[in-house]
Amino acid sequence: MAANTSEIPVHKICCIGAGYVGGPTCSVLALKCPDIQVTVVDRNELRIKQWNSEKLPIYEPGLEEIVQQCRGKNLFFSTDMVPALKEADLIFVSVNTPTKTFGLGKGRAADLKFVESCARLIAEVCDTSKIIVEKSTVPVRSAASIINVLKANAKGGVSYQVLSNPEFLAEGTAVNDLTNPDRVLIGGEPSEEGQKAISALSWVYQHWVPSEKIIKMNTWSSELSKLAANAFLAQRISSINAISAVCEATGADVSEVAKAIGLDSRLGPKFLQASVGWGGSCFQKDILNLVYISESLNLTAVAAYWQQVIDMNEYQKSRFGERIVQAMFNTITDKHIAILGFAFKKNTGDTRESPAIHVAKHLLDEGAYLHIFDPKVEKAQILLDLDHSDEGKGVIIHGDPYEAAKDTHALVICTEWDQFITYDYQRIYNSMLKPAFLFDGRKILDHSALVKIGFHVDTIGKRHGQSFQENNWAGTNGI
Ligand SMILES: NC(=O)c1ccc[n+]([C@@H]2O[C@H](COP(=O)([O-])OP(=O)(O)OC[C@H]3O[C@@H](n4cnc5c(N)ncnc54)[C@H](O)[C@@H]3O)[C@@H](O)[C@H]2O)c1
Ligand SMILES: O=c1ccn([C@@H]2O[C@H](COP(=O)(O)OP(=O)(O)O[C@H]3O[C@H](CO)[C@@H](O)[C@H](O)[C@H]3O)[C@@H](O)[C@H]2O)c(=O)[nH]1
Repeated sequence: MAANTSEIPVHKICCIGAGYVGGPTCSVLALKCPDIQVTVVDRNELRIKQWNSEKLPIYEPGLEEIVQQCRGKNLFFSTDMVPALKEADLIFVSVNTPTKTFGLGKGRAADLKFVESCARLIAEVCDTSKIIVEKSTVPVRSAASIINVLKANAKGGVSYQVLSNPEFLAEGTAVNDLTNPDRVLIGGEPSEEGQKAISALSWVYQHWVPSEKIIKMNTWSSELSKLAANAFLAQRISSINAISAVCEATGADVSEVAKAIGLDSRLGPKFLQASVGWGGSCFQKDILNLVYISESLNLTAVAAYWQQVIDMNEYQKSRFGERIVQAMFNTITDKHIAILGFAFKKNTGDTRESPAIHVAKHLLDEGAYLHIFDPKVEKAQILLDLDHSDEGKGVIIHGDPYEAAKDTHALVICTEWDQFITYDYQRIYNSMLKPAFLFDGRKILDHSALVKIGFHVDTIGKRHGQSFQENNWAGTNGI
C-alpha cells in the first residue's frame, strides 16, 4: 500500500446510508483497511438494528462473514449520525436517489432530496473541514449543488471538498465486485485542494485496489460515466431481447445468435443473456435520469435514443406475459400458475423493479391464481409488491418449490436462481395438472429434457416443437 501523500490524514470514515451500497461497500472497506474506523449511519432504525444482528437486512453472498469479522472492531452501524459525522475525515453519501414521483421532472428526473438533506446536516453539525464523497448515483453536475449547499451553510473556518466516486457493484456479486473492481473512478476539482482530496480517497482504495485501476478525472465526467455505464449495460440486454422477438417470429434461436455475436472480440459475450426483461433499482432510474438530462439540454434525439432502451424492456416483459396466456389456449382465468423466482436476479433478495412483479400482475389481471416461491425474498415483500394486503386473494407464497408447483397448470421461471436448474422436474411434472406448461423466462433449463418428460415448453427467443417447415418463413419474405 502506498503512503498517504495527500497531507489529509484519514483515520475515520462515516457513510450515510446503510443500504445495498453503503452496507457492503463499508464492510469491504473495513475489511481491507484495518487502520481506518468505518461507521455506517442511517436514520432507519430497523435497518441499523438488522445490521447489528445475526440476520443482515440484505442478502449478499460472502457479506455475512465480512460483517462478522469486522463489526465491533473497525466497523460500526449506528443511528447516531451527529458524532459519527463530526469525527469523520471522509464522509460517504450513499443514500437513495429515486426517480421523482411528483413535481418538475416527475417520473424521470432523479430526486436529490435525500442527498441535499445530508449536505444540510453535514454543514450544520461539522466543526472541522471534510471531504464529501458522492457515492450515490446522481445527475451530472450534482456535486455543484452539493458544494453550494455546504458552502452556504458551513460553520466559520470549515471548508469542504466534494468528490464523485460512483459505485459499480452489481447485487448478488457485490463482495467480489468491491474486492476486485474493474475500476474505481474519482472525480474532483482541478484546484490544489481538490487534488489533495482525490489523493486522500485514492489512498484509501490503494489499500487493496491496484493504482492503475484508480482513475482520476473531472467531476462531471465521473458523474456522467456512471449513468452512461448503466445505460450501455441495459442497452445490450434490450438489444438481445429485441433480437429474441425476431427469433420467436422466424425460428432462429437467440442463444445461438448471442453466442455468434459474443464471439466477436469487439463485442464480447457478457450481458447478452436474453430474458423476461431487466430489472433492479438502477437501470430504469438511471436511464430515465439520462433521458431527462438530455431533454433538459434540448438534446431530444439523444433522449429518444435512450428512452427506447426502456421501451424495449417494457415490451419484453409484456410480451412474455401475453405469450403465457396465448399458449394456455388464450385464457388463464381460474388456472393455477406457479412462479419460481421473484427477485430481480439471482443471489439477491431484492425485488426492486423485478420483472417478476410485472409478469405476476399480468397473470393476476387475467384471473389466474398464483403460487410463488423464491429462495430469498420474504413473503411480506412479495405481497407488498403485488399490492396484496394478505395471502389468499389469488396469491399464495410457498416455502418449497415442489409445494408451489403441485396441482398447477403452469410453471413460470422469472429469476435465474442456480438451484432451479437442479430440481427434479419429473417429480414436478407428475404433481401438475395436464397439459403441464413450463415458461422459462431466463433460459436456464434443459428444454429438450423437459419436452421428453412431457412438458409444453415455451421460452424466450426460441420456438419449440415445430418442424423446419413451420419455422421456414420463406412464404412471408418472398424468397
Ligand atoms: N443497489 C445497487 O446495486 C447500487 C449500485 C450502485 C449504485 N447505487 C446507487 O447508490 C445509491 C444508494 O442505493 P441503495 O440501493 O444502497 O439504496 P437503499 O435504499 O438500499 O439505501 C439507502 C439508505 O439511505 C438511507 N437514507 C436516506 N436518506 C437519509 C438521510 N438523510 N439520513 C440518513 N439515512 C438516509 C435510507 O434510510 C436507506 O437505508 C443510489 O443512488 C443508487 O442509485 C446502487
Ligand atoms: O445478460 C443479462 C444480464 C443481466 N440481465 C438482467 O439485468 C438486470 C440487472 O442485472 P445486473 O446489472 O447484473 O445487476 P444490478 O445489481 O442491477 O447492477 C447494475 O446496476 C448497478 C447499480 O447502478 C451497477 O452498479 C452495476 O454495475 C450494474 O450492473 C437483472 O434483472 C438481470 O437479470 C439480463 O436479463 N441479461
